[in-house]
Amino acid sequence: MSFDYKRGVLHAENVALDRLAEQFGTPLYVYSQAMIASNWKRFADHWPAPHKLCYAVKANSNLAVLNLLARLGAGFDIVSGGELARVIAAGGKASNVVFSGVAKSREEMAYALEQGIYCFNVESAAELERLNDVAAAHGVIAPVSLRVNPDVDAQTHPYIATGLKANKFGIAMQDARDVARRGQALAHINMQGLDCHIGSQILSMSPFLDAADILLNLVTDLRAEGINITHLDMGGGIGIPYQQENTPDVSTYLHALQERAEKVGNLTLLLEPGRAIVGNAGVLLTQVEFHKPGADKDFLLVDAGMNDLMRPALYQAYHDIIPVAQHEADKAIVDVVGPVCETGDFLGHARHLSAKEGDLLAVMNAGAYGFTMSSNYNTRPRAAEVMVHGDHAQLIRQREVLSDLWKGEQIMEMPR
Ligand SMILES: Cc1ncc(COP(=O)(O)O)c(C=O)c1O
Ligand SMILES: N[C@@H](CCCC[NH3+])C(=O)O
Repeated sequence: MSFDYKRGVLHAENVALDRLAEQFGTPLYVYSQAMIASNWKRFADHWPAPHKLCYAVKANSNLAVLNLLARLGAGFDIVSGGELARVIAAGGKASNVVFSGVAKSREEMAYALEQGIYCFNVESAAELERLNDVAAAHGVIAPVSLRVNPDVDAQTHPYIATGLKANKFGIAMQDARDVARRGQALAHINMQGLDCHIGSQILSMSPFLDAADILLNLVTDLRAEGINITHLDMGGGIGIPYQQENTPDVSTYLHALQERAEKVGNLTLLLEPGRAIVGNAGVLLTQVEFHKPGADKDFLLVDAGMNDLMRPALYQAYHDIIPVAQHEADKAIVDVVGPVCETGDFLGHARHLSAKEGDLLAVMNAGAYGFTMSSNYNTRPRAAEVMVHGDHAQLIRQREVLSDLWKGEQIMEMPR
């Protein structure tokens, strides 16, 4: 385990979290390098070449995280030109990058073509035409995988389900053949793959396998028409236990996919895991400002808010909140809430905790979609980030200072 109590104090690997709070302040994201590496290995060990793993950068895009994964052999799934620039800045190879996203701009397409990415996951007929134009202007051929929407219910929070026909993502099944034919006909498109991503925080294997079966049938149909699909990307989405939920067994899932693909033959498989690689490898450290008794319940007011960790406010997501220093004091039922001026600004409702001003709490499983979704709402500087490796801790992102927050703003000059 990478986050454990030792001598009554919560540690990240061998580093005490109270020491990190003292050194770097709070709110503070702390990541365990060993945990990220071991999560990565769980996938990589069951995914022989030429199959590819492309880590979903949006889950946690700190350069240190991307660099660690690049050194472990990762490819990357990106959704913007900015994420591609991050991957390159972190030492990742563009040739290992797949580019997802529903509304890629011409500039983003041009940048990705110039960098020589592995493939574009194209999500609409209009995007295919635009990509062909941009590739023609550059005198190159764009490698393409069509993201289809298999209309499979991932049984997750509605805001993070992406594979239903009501969602904006992917090409509707009924249109997929026509779009693939068009891709085959366009001079600057190389139709090489199919992909899907049905959602995130998925807790059972069956929606993934249902989607795989639908896509594999489409591979066979397209091949019969002479469209030679050689890769299949099943996206990300594997859930993690936030509250002791059962989650799909990674090796079982990976083997099931390979077995299915082998029946069709000549297919390189891709996956785009995000949360499963970094989710449990990070905590958000926060300090208690006040314990405030209320009319109906008590509140623990802490120095991290929804701008630091948006998941509870946005998806009513559950994150364990535990004390950094273990103690025997009587626990009360409290709402753990932040300083932001929104009623939705909470980290946890009705938690069993005892904590007083100055105590440190750790919000667990905050490594994925934590810092990357944070904002400056209420003119709050974003948190610092630290990576731990054994006994060693390093600041991997400085805390923002106030002047960072109005960089680029200008007071309007008044006409005389
Ligand atoms: C296209 C795509 N691939 C991969 C992911 C990563 O998903 P997860 O973090 O659930 O593995 C996402 C995010 O949901 C995504 O939109
Ligand atoms: N942001 C979501 C995951 C969805 C990612 C976007 N496809 C979360 O925090 O759970």
